[in-house]
Amino acid sequence: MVFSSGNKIPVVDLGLHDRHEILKHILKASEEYGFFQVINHGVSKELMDETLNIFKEFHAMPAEEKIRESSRDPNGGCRLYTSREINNKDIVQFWRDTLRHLCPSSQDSMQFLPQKPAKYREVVAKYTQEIRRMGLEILELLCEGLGLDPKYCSGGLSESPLLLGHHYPPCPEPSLTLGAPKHRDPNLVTILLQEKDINSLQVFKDGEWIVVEPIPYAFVVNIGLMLQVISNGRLIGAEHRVVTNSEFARTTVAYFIRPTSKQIIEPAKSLISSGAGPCWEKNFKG
Ligand SMILES: O=C(O)CCC(=O)C(=O)O
Ligand SMILES: [Fe+2]
Repeated sequence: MVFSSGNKIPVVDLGLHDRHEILKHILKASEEYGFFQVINHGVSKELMDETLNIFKEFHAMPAEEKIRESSRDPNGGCRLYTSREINNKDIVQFWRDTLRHLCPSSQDSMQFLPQKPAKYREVVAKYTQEIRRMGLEILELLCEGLGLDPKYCSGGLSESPLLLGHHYPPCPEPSLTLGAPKHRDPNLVTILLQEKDINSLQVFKDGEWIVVEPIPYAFVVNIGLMLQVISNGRLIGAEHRVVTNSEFARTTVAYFIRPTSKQIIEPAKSLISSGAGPCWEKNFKG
């Protein structure tokens, strides 16, 4: 496998005064890489630290407690996954635990989230609210950049976000495992909070793996397949993977902007040029 010779994921400064400049940068990064990091995004360092820490604390709890705390929703809206037990000799072993749940939108849905660690609900409610604000702003810029109504994705298309708290323990045999296999995200946009100083996330571009080097207090943003379809192939739902290491545990928090299940995902009508037609088939068959 070829590794990057210095190619880097673009960094977008959301604090620039010129909104049009930000829009141009985000659009270019999404067309060329499908991945970028954002700085000056307005989410406080304290909240980012608190959020990462609460997920570290959750994953450090005994297994029985984690199972109990993630099993409150009878409809399976909150789940704990482990992939360490997959045992297929032909494929690489996965090395990750994930707590996955819908985002709290009301007191009603809050009751299904873990109650331990003690501040889990409070921190996650605050965090998801802040990330939603930033995520919708990024979506508005992208839609505007595509020539759509800036609010094109702001309703049902982004109404059912999901939160995934990943934990990748150190692995004694990193060459035999992956934290996450090569994949494209199945949603509109993902906003990832990742641990400082650990290079594990890689993006596949032009035949090589590019490492997403953590920038302290930046978020990693990537385009998912649904936005690739909506943009009629202009934005890239890039392939990425997570590698393991033998020394450090790594925790990340992924916020998936997703539609409600009733939404139909199709190219925006105004982006289907006469004659060319929708190109999603090509995108998915590629
Ligand atoms: O944990 C990471 O670095 C990436 C996670 C990811 O790719 C995902 O949740 O889809
Ligand atoms: Fe992903």
